[in-house]
Amino acid sequence: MKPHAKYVWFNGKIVRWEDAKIHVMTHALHYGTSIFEGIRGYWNGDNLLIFRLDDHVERMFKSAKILGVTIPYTREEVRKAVIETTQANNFREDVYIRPVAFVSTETVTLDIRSLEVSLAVIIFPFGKYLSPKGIRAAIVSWRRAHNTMLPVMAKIGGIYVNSVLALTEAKSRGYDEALLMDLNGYVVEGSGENIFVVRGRKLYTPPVHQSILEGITRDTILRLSSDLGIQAEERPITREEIYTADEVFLVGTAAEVTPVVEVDGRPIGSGEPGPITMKIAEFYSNVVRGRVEKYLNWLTPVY
Ligand SMILES: CCC[C@H](NCc1c(COP(=O)(O)O)cnc(C)c1O)C(=O)O
Repeated sequence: MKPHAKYVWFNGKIVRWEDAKIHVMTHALHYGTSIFEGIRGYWNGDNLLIFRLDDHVERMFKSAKILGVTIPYTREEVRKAVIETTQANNFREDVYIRPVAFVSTETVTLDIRSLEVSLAVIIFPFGKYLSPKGIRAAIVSWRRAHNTMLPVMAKIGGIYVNSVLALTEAKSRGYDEALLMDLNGYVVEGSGENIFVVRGRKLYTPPVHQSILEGITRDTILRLSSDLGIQAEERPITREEIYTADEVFLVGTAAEVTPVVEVDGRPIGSGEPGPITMKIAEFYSNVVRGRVEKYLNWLTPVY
């Protein structure tokens, strides 16, 4: 497969893409015992701006704590690793950055207390993950894992089988994305995104305790909507509220702000991206490209 980039940061060294390899006995390969982040870097014509780097690093350490493993680097070292990987590859375009810490001991034991953890930082050019013109979503049969079964607030690799099954089902039914319900039938997330619903002039999004990933983009959107004078409430959302919403959109590092124009064959609102969604999407785009003074502290320039 063609390398996506020249260099990878791997356990403290910048190595060539083709040399960043692990053994088939690696624990995380068998049991999904990895934690990862998805971070975007935006090229604004002069510099590459990494969006909310510190928040992503912080969540990575929280995920490690929940899984019960220790990342053998400090937050500052992980932060620097992300920046160094980006500099080493010298990308001058939008990029996706994937730090992944994983239990690398070559063993089949399920007790990870004494096992070793490795860290890699991978980066590659990355444009739109979903169509900004709007997508069609299906509410799928796979439920979001309940947080009494798996710690879904942590970005643990193994948990993403839930998202893989959900998205693959949606795609096989001809849709672009999956919406997942929780055990009680509330719609809680996309396969890789948080969800927002517009009813009237108000925004609604599921609360953190409803088995969702506490998205950094979700947090950003709640702040930006407040700046725009749009009221937002965190509460459970029913399937019927999705169908009858004026607007629905998905948010995430990869998805950014993506309008959902149809769910289960039912047009959402006019069947076109809604005005509030587009206003928030435009504001978000300006923020991540360093055009909004108030949020420049969220951006880490690379060069
Ligand atoms: C395949 C996973 C991709 C990853 N998904 C991020 C993600 C989000 C949004 O979180 P944040 O706003 O912090 O990114 C919400 N919910 C899930 C299940 C996610 O995987 C991403 O980079 O967007």
